Amino acid sequence: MDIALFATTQLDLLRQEHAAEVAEQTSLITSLPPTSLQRHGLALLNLSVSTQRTGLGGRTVLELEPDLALTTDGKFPSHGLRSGDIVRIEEQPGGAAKKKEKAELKERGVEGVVHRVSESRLVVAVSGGKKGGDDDDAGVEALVTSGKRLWAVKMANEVTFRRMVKVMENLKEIGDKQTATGLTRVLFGLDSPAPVEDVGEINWLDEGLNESQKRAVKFALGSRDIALIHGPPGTGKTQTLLEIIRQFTSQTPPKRVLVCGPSNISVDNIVLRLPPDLPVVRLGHPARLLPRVLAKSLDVLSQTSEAGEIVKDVRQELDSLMAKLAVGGKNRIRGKDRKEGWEQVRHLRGEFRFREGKATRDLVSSSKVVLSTLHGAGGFQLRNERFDVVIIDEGSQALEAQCWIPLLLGNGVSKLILAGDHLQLPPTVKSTSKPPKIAQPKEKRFRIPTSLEATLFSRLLDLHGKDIKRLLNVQYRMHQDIMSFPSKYLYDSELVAAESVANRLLTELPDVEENEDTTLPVLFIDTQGGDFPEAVDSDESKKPSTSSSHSNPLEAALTIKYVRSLIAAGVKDTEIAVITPYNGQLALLSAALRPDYPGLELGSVDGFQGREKEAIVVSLVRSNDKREAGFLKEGRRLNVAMTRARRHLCVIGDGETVKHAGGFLAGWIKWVEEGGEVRYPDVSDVLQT
Ligand SMILES: Nc1ncnc2c1ncn2[C@@H]1O[C@H](COP(=O)(O)OP(=O)(O)OP(=O)(O)O)[C@@H](O)[C@H]1O
Repeated sequence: MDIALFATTQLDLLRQEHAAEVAEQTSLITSLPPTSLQRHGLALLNLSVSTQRTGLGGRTVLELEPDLALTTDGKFPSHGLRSGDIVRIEEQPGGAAKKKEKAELKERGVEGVVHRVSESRLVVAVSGGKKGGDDDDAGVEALVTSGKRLWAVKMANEVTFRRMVKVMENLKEIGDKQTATGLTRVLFGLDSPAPVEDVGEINWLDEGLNESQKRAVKFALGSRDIALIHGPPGTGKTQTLLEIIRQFTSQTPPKRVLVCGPSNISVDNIVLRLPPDLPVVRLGHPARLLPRVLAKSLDVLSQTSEAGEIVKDVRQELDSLMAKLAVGGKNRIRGKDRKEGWEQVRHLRGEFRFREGKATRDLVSSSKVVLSTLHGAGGFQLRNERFDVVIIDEGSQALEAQCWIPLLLGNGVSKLILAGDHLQLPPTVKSTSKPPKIAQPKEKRFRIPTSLEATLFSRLLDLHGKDIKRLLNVQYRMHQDIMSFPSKYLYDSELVAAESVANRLLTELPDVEENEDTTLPVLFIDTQGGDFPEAVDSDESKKPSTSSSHSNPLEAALTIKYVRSLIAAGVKDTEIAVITPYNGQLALLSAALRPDYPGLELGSVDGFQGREKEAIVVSLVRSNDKREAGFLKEGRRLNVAMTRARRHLCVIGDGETVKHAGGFLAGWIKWVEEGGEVRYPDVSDVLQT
């Protein structure tokens, strides 16, 4: 495969994607008045700075509170800002502000990450001024002293994009100069994977691993360049990776491992499940980590460790100086003293960064296991670090460009272990531009991907074939009947349900009564016949990925009735999730069910990947004469929808229409009709309710 062409194509695609994301955000921010942005969850209005101090990583931390002149109870109105969001704090524009005025205000604001939100405080760690610290200081100073009302606006995440672009530019250079070596050559098919070493007997640290997991661990330990771990739903990919990490660290000498995932939660899940006494360092902004992993985060370790002590005194000095400078009114420091004060802040901050930088570098370089998100691996902390192995979890949910961020560290890592399932949904892509036209080689396996949905995991399978992967075949989630069709259709009938889950039913849960639903693992409620027709929203312009253009009110009524009956039978609302591929339907269902059942989860299929519940109710929505099934045709989406339930899966939809989606769904319906439970509802049942 032509590496330079691959990288250029990725750059093209990444720029299109970024443009689509920015356009979506900008169009909202420039077209809507501030109050609507707040309603859309994109902004928080009427803020004033209550304090500023030095926080983790030497960042200026701003605490904002509701503008006391505009609130009666001192609380924020409902809003959509969450910890970890990137925001810009700036002077709040008036409702009728023109584009130009808004742009000027933007220039004068500062960017940061939301560290904490409570009902009356928004805590933001300022970062990312274009020229670094000094820019931020000036920006913060201007905001604090302006006395104007401020607002916080949610931003698109630029850092991730910039890091992907940078790594693809590096890869392009490698391609142009033909300097690819080792793993990179294998990843582009210039070399075949080297034969796998026999690792012999293993002293298992987790005795409970099943045979397929043990095979995958041995394969990962013995491979010299790439090992793919194929984990269908609930088969313990993460469990297997935990053993691999522990095996590497207990070798003599221990291997140095970098563990990554596409999202913070995917990485935190691993940190939480590693033995607590295993020394690891978790990189990443503390505001974005789960509170329970903070003790392992670099920011916290660099303060609590010995090295942290040396940093502490500078920090205290910095804080007390900033507090003095923040004083307003008649005691305000003015003129020359103020200028000197800020100069000293800059000096102290430089000192702080230097000392803290050394402390963190020492911590990272002495650590055998480092964990971060894929894009987090592009931060300065790992710039000069070398690792023996990169392990990526949820690899089929990651953009390929993201995976290259850890892979090109140092002079390139020599071994990759990639876990994922290419038969579930790929990463979400927003751009709808046509794929770039490039001259492709004849042989299919060497073709350059022309969509960001093509993941490294599936590309490597196409390139090198099945020998580079090991399948995990025992699943610990679903009743065997729920598993049966997905296994047959997608996984060559190789999946087996673990004994502990194979026959579990809802009736075995505490307080659930036995009835015709709770004793069934799989049920299809077939609305065929045209009595439950879909409704079409007049706004047809919406893109399919955010489609709210389809709903089905009568099917929604049926779904609501079914959920109520499960709850009446004793199933807790927290143990049920309702999922549907269409946002229009989601809105109908949420409006009816949320008020009564706050614990019930309602969501899109895409948002439910990686999750599970005791009972899942799926509303398929499409029912029309034209037999159009829209994006129910995407087998991977259906696979995700049908494999979330532990004990009970109820699918509601028009069998006649959705059969025309072909593929997975048509097969599933045929399968349930042949041997499962199908019910045919009467529309009068729901019209009366
Ligand atoms: N060998 C095993 N014995 C018993 N339980 C196991 C085993 N392996 C995994 N599990 C359990 O199966 C569940 C799924 O495991 P894990 O979270 O590792 O899977 P995954 O493949 O990463 O999940 P997902 O399909 O959601 O991505 C967990 O509750 C885990 O404890």
